[in-house]
Amino acid sequence: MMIEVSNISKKYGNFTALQDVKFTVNNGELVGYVGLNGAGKTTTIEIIAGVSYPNSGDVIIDGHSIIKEKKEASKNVSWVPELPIFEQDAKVLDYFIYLAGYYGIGKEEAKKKAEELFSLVGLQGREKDKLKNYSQGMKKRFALAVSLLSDPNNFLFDEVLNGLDPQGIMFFRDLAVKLKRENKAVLFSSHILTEVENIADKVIFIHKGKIIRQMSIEEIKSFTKTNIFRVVLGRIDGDVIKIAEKYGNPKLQGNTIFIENFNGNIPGLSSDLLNYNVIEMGKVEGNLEEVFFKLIGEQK
Ligand SMILES: Nc1ncnc2c1ncn2[C@@H]1O[C@H](COP(=O)(O)OP(=O)(O)OP(=O)(O)O)[C@@H](O)[C@H]1O
Repeated sequence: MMIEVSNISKKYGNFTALQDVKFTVNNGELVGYVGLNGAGKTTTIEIIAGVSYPNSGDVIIDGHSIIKEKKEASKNVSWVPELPIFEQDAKVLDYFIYLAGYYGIGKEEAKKKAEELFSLVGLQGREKDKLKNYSQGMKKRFALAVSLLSDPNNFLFDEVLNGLDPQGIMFFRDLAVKLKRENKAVLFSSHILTEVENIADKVIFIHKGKIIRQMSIEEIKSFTKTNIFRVVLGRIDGDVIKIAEKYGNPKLQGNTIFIENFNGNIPGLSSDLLNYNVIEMGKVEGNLEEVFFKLIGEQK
């Protein structure tokens, strides 16, 4: 339903890994968590999952404090760790049934769930393998199946896209859409910024243990250093740049004009370019990578 991270700080000895980290993941919201290596993503996620404790602050999951009401709070959240650790010698299906026991799911029901979830994550036919014989990506898929065992309202996925093949990534994208439709709250960290951009509704940027910005995907797309308009033409000649100069600072690349500092007069530009067979035109959208580096660059 909802994850509220309320001013958590975490120290390892003298080193401050997190400082006053505060954000909310709402119902039906897919939130991407991005930052450089060592920024504090895993530390945050482990605190939300209740496997690590903050020095101060709290996390409220569906109204329950992960510190004061750990049992209640952790019942409502599923977590896929960055490096899932499983019993390597166990057969996958047996281990799945064993884990289901933690959620009070009996053997017969667990077998049914296994059938459904293994085929969902693309592991059907591999139930009798040992976990140690699974590839990295298969382990990730298995961890995803386990995270779906108990149908909680909140999900934490730490670098879940790492090690997944394109089909696995597509599966995760579909899963994210499904979870959103079911009104779940989802927080996922990733370094694959194009995927974060595809999946997330909102992105939280963490840098050196501090949240430096939160932006919706719409804000990210409308964010560009300069206001650039792009026009693809079917035909060009020597005059076209002169025409475009009335609307900003144009540059011609092949049969595309990029107009920097565009003045916004789209109707005027369209009618002036009528004889050039406009194939396509539109504002050049910002992207997450560009925003990411700008925000990081602004930090000391
Ligand atoms: N158990 C620990 N003891 C000491 N320092 C730690 C410990 N765990 C994490 N850290 C430090 O805390 C900082 C944040 O680590 P964290 O794993 O949260 O980063 P991250 O954003 O998940 O990085 P990555 O993208 O590389 O996975 C790092 O500087 C790391 O070295």
